Amino acid sequence: MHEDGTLHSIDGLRRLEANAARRLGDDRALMRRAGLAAWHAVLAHWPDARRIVVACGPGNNGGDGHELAMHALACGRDVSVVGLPATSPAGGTAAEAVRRYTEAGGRSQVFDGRLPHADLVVDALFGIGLHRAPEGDAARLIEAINSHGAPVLALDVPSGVDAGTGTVPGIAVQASHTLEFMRRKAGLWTGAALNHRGTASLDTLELETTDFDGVEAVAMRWTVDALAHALPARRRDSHKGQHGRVLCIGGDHGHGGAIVMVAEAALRVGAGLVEVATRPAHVAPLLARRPEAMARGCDVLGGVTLEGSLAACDVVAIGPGLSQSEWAREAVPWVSRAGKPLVLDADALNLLAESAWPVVPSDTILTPHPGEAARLLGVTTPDIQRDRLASARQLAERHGCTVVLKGAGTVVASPGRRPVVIAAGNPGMAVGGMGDVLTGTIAALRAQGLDAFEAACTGALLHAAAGDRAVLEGGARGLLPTDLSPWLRRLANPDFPDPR
Ligand SMILES: NC(=O)C1=CN([C@@H]2O[C@H](COP(=O)(O)OP(=O)(O)OC[C@H]3O[C@@H](n4cnc5c(N)ncnc54)[C@H](OP(=O)(O)O)[C@@H]3O)[C@@H](O)[C@H]2O)[C@@H](O)CC1
Ligand SMILES: Nc1ncnc2c1ncn2[C@@H]1O[C@H](COP(=O)(O)OP(=O)(O)O)[C@@H](O)[C@H]1O
Ligand SMILES: [K+]
Repeated sequence: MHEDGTLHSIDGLRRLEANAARRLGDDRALMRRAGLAAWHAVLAHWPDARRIVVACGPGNNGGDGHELAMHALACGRDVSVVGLPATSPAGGTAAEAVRRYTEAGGRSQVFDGRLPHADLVVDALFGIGLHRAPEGDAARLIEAINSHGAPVLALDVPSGVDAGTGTVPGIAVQASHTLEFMRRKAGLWTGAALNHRGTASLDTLELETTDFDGVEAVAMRWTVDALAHALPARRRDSHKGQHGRVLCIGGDHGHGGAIVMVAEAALRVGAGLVEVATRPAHVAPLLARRPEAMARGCDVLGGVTLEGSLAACDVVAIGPGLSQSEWAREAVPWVSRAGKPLVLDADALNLLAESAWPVVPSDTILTPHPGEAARLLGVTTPDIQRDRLASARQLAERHGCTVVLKGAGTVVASPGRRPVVIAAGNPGMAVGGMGDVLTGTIAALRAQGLDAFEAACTGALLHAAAGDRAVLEGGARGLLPTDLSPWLRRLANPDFPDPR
């Protein structure tokens, strides 16, 4: 079976292991495949590595390391296996791998505070079996790997990372590349794990369909290729009304730019009409920058003006720069009554956290960053980050709607749908206003006919991918939210140039 875009929990992977071992009638077969796949990864990424250090732990991850060491040895490389002192000798399948390596003439040494010189370090300390923060010798060995200077290939998981949740409870290996086995691990694609994973690849170890009996993926991983299928088609004879009308509400005194960025992104992602309701003082600067937008200056966010705009629109994007003033609160009953699909961001979420909104309809999209998510769930930001997938799911259940939990490895969750993790985006995007661009992006897709979950997933991917493309032009530092505009447009048209 080939990669299928699924992300798995530790429990799921354990079940997969057990099913495959039963089918193969040999619980050593998978480890042998893993070791060989790891050796192929070395040949693919570092073909000239002559001296290879393999840091092996006491479990099956260490067994994979010994299998790899055996292949490297057989191919004439200078191999040193370094193990942890004071751990009980490997048992079961790992012991068999140690025996094979030793019988092939392999040497092992106990970590004495220093690692030998090498062109490549392989991290085979801990995989999915990590169950506490590394301490003592384990922590020192990880520190030595990180300060060694050679590139680091992590087998299955960078040691020290919790592959189920993405949390990093203590010190963890800083891998150049991680080779995952069997299936991708949910925790390696979101949150703090991204600091440790480096680039990543997968070897499925030739699993078969029957191995997946009773194994449910916990999420799907979306990469930029998904855009080709996710974006709505456009009829040749379409008119602007069919591409949806977005009403953007926000931009109180002192935050006028936020709602301008929402509007600009919505236009660049293809909304047919975009209207902005903001403070009167912000209308002229908005029109000077984006004459394509319609603008209403409102000293009161309600009444006939807003009612007319609400009646005409297909989607309301509310929150960026909204503040929590009386002006902002005024809008809530009007917007709630309108019965339009909503995208709630920033201060609209803060108002939701303090119960200023009535229950939100199920086709609403919430786009919290971890701080806003913490306020919504009444927990701390570290609580949210400890298990981002679970946090997004919990928020989606609590409010009965779609949630986009932003940040490195954005997670989209919705009741009854399998969550999606966005495998795109970069730290250049950590700058004020970047979330406003996401709000406009998602609102525009919703206006063009995608359902709430599809619009949220596609919008989050489009936004992150545009950020990745924009970064290539001049680096992460200094990237501005509006730098994404041309890339939003380019990536929103995967079939460009259109031969028609
Ligand atoms: N089974 C199979 O068929 C296949 C398995 N595969 C491979 O096996 C990996 C999973 O192997 P695994 O279950 O043996 O767990 P693993 O990650 O080696 O760690 C457990 C060991 O580490 C120890 N330990 C844990 N945390 C610690 C800490 N903080 N500090 C110190 N020690 C700590 C723990 O010791 P304990 O504390 O329990 O005494 C135990 O000894 C998987 O990721 C993949 O690489 C592949 O080959 C495919 C086929
Ligand atoms: N390190 C990162 N990696 C990937 N994406 C990031 C990173 N930091 C921020 N982002 C993205 O940038 C956007 C920031 O949004 P937000 O925090 O709401 O900013 P603001 O409120 O200033 O507009 C989100 O879409 C988030 O996913
Ligand atoms: K490892």
